[in-house]
Amino acid sequence: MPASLSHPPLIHVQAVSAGFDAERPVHRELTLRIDAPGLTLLQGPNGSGKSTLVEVLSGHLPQTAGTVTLAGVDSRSPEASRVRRICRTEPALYPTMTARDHVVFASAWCGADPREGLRRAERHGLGPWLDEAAENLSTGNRRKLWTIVCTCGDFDVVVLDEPFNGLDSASTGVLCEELTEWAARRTVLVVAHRPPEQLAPSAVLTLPGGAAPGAAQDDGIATRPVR
Ligand SMILES: Nc1ncnc2c1ncn2[C@@H]1O[C@H](COP(=O)(O)OP(=O)(O)OP(=O)(O)O)[C@@H](O)[C@H]1O
Repeated sequence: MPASLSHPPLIHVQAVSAGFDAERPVHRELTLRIDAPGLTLLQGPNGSGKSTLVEVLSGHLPQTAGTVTLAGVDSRSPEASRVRRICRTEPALYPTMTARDHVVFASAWCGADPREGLRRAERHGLGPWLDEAAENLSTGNRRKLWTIVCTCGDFDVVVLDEPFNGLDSASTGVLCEELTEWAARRTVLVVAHRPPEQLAPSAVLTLPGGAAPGAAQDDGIATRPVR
C-alpha cells in the first residue's frame, strides 16, 4: 500500500499564503507534500522565501490561508512540538551556559536521555568543549551545539536552515552522516545554498522567484527527484 494511503503526509503544506505583511505575502497558495521519510533539499534564490517557509513549518509564523500539517498534526498545535524539530540559521544559545548544560536542558525539554545528546556532542567533536560557556565557543562549535540542542530526542520531521554554515569539511561530513541516518525513517528538510558533496538528497524542491513580497511570482514549487 502506498505510504500516502496508510499514513498522513509527513509534511503537507496546502494552498498556504504567508508572509510578514498580509498585504504582501511571501508565499501565495504554496503547496508541497512529502509522503515518505527521506532527505529533501530546499533551494531557491535569495529572498524566495525559504526561511519564511521554515517559520511557517515551525508554527511560529501563522499562515493567512491554507493548512500546514506535520505527520498529520497541525503545525500550530502544541502537539506539533512532539513530532517536529526546527533548526534555524542563527544559533540562539545562552551565552554563559556551558555546552553540556545546553544539551542536558534541551534533552529535558523533550523528555530525551541527556546521555544520547552528549554522545552526539562527542561524535560532532564537541567533547573537549562541553564545559565551556557557549560564548567561548568558536563559530563552528556553536553551530554544532545549536544543531544538537534543536534536534534532541525523537521526532518525525526535522527542518534545518543552512546547517552547514561555519562547519569545516570533517564536521560537515559528520552532520551529513547523521542526516542520512535520520532520513531512513524520518523526513529531513534541509535549506542549503551550497549543499556539500557528501549530502545525498533524495529530492530537491526549488522555490521560484526571489521577487519582492507581493510581486508576481511563478506559482508552485518545482520538485525533482535526485535519484
Ligand atoms: N522578519 C521579517 N520581517 C519582514 N520581512 C521579512 C522578514 N524575514 C524575511 N522577510 C522578507 O521575506 C522575504 C523572503 O525572505 P526569506 O528570508 O524567507 O528568503 P530566503 O529564501 O530564506 O532568502 P535567503 O536565501 O537570502 O536566506 C524577503 O523579501 C524578506 O525581506
